[in-house]
Formats: sequence, structure tokens, C-alpha cells
Amino acid sequence: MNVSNNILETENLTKRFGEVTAVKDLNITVERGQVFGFLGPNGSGKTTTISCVLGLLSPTSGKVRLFGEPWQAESLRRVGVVMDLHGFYPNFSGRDNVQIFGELTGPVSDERVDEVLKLVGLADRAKSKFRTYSMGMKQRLAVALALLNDPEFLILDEPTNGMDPEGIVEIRNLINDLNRQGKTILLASHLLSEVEQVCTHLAILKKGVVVSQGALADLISGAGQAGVVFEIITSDLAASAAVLEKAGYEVKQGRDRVLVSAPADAAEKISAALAGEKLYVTEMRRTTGSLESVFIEATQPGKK
Ligand SMILES: Nc1ncnc2c1ncn2[C@@H]1O[C@H](COP(=O)(O)OP(=O)(O)OP(=O)(O)O)[C@@H](O)[C@H]1O
Repeated sequence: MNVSNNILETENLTKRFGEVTAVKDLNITVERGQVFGFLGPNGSGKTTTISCVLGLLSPTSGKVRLFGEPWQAESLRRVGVVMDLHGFYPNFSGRDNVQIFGELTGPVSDERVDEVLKLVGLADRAKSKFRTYSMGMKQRLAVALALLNDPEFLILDEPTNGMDPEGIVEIRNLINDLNRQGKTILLASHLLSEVEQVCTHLAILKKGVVVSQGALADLISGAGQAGVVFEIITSDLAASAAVLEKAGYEVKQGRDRVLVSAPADAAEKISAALAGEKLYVTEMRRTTGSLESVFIEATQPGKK
């Protein structure tokens, strides 16, 4: 068995559906031990990429490597996947559901079912009917099923979709636990907070293209090096951007705000410059030094 440090690599992965290019020249590397956030708005190509990794879709061009080897169906035995809540039977217990769905791909021992239910914290409720579970418990049951083969690599696609805050915390804790136990995890999400709180590394996707990638800490400190970024909302964003650009600031206009790179003490000067042109600030915020500022910069409409 290959023990490459690279769990997943994509090389110029491209997938087109007719006229639509869902993923374009995507290069990402997920290394052993990482919780890798795959962050992007809805429709940015996350599920398409995962489907190519899992062999559910054939790439139009480019390559996928798993565990350091060219893609082969056999490698998927070392991968666990949670993409949706399967068709779990509502009137069967959680335990029976794991057993039934697990056995679709091969024999499963009672001990292993008990083990995975314990791993996801469902041992106490294993005999309760699936329909009595909270959303967090249902999702944890899906993770239990994905863990049956003891995979090295877990892929979770939007695992907290539709969950209440309590369920979100349950899943976050579970991801942290599984990572501590040595699992490498790819977490696809459109939720910045979800990625920020559990991921060690991430790639930000916009319209099928990776616009930013690296260790979370490096991305955030990189944002800080560019100087302070003010996020400003005014009644006329285009006019405000023009005024501030003329005043010598580096300005980027987003859909609902203007981003201004400026010295840390520039807030007053910025407001004054705008007020001088009868443009009034309704909101001003410093966003530098957070993943939010990286995300806004990377995915704002004007930016290529
Ligand atoms: N089978 C398909 N046929 C045509 N277009 C598709 C197909 N699957 C995806 N697309 C398009 O490809 C783009 C990427 O979709 P994808 O589902 O990969 O994005 P996503 O980031 O996973 O978003 P979401 O979180 O909403 O699922 C979208 O424009 C989508 O409409």
C-alpha cells in the first residue's frame, strides 16, 4: 500500500457540462493529517470536484490522484464519504440502518457497527428509531456509515446543511475528534465560520476556479500584511470607490460594499473624503486579519 503524504491531488482538473464550465484547471493538494476546507459559494463547483474524485463523474480533462497514485476505483476503499443523508429508513433503528447500508458493499461485523456508533457518540441511542434523531444525530449516523471501512480519508460535503446551532457544534466536535484520531478530512462548505473553526488548510473556490489556497494561518496573516482593510457601505458605492481611488487609496468595489486598503488610522480621513463629495458612510468596519477578509477579497465580483 502506498503511504504517500499526499492524500488527494488534482491536476488541472476541468469539468464541463455543455456550455457550463463547473470546474476549471483546479489544482489542490490535501496532505495527510489535514482538515482541508473546500470553501465556496453555492454553485462554485465543490460537489462537481468531489464527484470527479469519487469517480461519479469523469473529468473533461486533468487528473485526480489518490494516496499518491493515479486515480483507480480500488483507492476508494480507503475513502469514506458523506454527501447527503442517504435513504435511511425512518422506522428502523440507527444501528439497523448502519448494518443494512453497510452490508450493501460487503460483510459487516456486529462489533464494527458498535464501534462506529461509539465513535460518533451514538452508542446510547443506537436502538432508537432513525426518525427520532435530531439533525445532528442523523448526520453523525451518516458519518458512522462512512467510517465502517476505517477509511484514511473522509470527504464531507456540506455536513451541517440545514442544522441548528447545536447540531453544527456536534459535527464540528466530531470532525476535530476524527482528525485527532488520524483521519484526513476534506470539508466542502459554503459557510465561512464552519471552515474557519475546524480547518487547518483551505482552498477558496469561485466559479470553478481556486482563487486562494494555503494554510489557514498563512492566509490570514497574508491578509494582514496588505495593510488594514476597511469595509465601507455608503449610499453610492461606485461614486465612493471613485472618490477614494482619486484620494490615493487602493480600492475594490464589491456587490454591496467597498474595500479600501489604507493605514490603520485612516478611518477619519476616509469619511472626510467621502463627506466632501456628499457621500455619507452608513457602516465602516476593519476586516483585516480574518478569514472573512480573505474570503471577501477572493470572491468579490470585481476580482478575477
Ligand atoms: N449535471 C449537471 N449538468 C449541468 N450543470 C451542472 C451539473 N452539475 C452541476 N452543474 C453546474 O455546475 C456548477 C457547479 O455546481 P456544483 O454543484 O459543483 O457547485 P457547488 O459548489 O457544489 O454548489 P452547491 O453547494 O450549491 O452544491 C453550477 O453552475 C451547476 O449549475
